[in-house]
Amino acid sequence: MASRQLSETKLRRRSMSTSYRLPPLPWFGMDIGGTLTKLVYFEPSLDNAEEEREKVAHIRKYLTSNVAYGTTGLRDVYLEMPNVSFLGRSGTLHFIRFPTCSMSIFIDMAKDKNLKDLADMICATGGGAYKFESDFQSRLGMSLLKLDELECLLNGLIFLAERHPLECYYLPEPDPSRSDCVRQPYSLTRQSDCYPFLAVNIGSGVSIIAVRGPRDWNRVSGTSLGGGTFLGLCCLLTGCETFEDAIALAERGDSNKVDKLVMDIYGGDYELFGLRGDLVASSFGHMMSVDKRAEAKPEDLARATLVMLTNNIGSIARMCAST
Ligand SMILES: Nc1ncnc2c1ncn2[C@@H]1O[C@H](COP(=O)(O)OP(=O)(O)OP(=O)(O)O)[C@@H](O)[C@H]1O
Ligand SMILES: CC(C)(CO)[C@@H](O)C(=O)NCCC(=O)O
Repeated sequence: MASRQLSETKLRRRSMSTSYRLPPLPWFGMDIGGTLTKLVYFEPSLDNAEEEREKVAHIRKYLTSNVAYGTTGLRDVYLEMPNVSFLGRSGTLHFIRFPTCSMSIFIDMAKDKNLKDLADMICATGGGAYKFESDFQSRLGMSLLKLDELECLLNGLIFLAERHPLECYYLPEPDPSRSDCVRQPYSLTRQSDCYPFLAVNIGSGVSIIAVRGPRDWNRVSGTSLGGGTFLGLCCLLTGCETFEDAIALAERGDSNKVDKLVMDIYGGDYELFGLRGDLVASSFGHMMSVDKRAEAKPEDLARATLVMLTNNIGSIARMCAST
């Protein structure tokens, strides 16, 4: 932490010299993913705000005084991070998201708000930084400074672990019906033996990254069965339209109405190989029966979809960890 603060002071001093200049305000960046576009905006604290030009202050007011932008953009107020410092400036990080399929609407809005007057270039990561680069250039006259999504992910993880350690937590007991299923802070950086670890990034698809040291990592595996699969299958199976609806259904559902368990096959545990009776033997295995299909409610189907995908991601991650 001390060395981080020192390097910030150094950077601040360098920013005063002619050899290095802080990027002008406003500071924001985008992660344009396969499902969601996430936009992070740094709102300088009042003592830094006088550096803002009038037009920049206008954008700050627009972003921070609204929680909805157009028909599809939303600011997640609960994610807001106050007292964040970058390069000697302190302020608040705001998180805004919209579905990537609404990119054209976003570009129209950005044009309408004259975003081009504020910056010629936006830092962007995710596959969409490549896919939409020419649209930003031709329709907004802005270029994208493309940064690798996995590199950004790990830098972001280490940034949070170092500066905002409470963002990193674990569940000592994963069963939500138990009283000790509560978040415990996990200090990634103070844990001298935290390396190597696996970062399992669940987006539309899943990337699994082996991290051996602060700058020593590689993508070891991945699976196409990820968050996009959960949402896509829930829409198909239950008729829901949004992630929020899919999760709300899953919360109420019973996956045992849909999945075939070891006990449905063995009548109990499969003792020889230590498989408990309540383990899922076959995801959606009950759905081969007409009667079971008639019984299964949308919430059960949503729950079974969630359990299938999360179990599968967990199994793949475990296999990666043991190789
Ligand atoms: N409000 C939401 N709307 C849509 N999906 C959501 C929402 N909240 C969480 N999700 C889940 O998160 C997934 C998207 O996660 P994330 O934004 O990390 O991925 P992405 O960056 O779009 O995808 P990728 O990195 O694979 O290109 C969705 O597929 C869905 O399962
Ligand atoms: C393609 C990316 C990296 C885009 O973020 C992600 O969706 C992913 O890791 N998908 C899984 C691809 C695989 O099967 O390894």
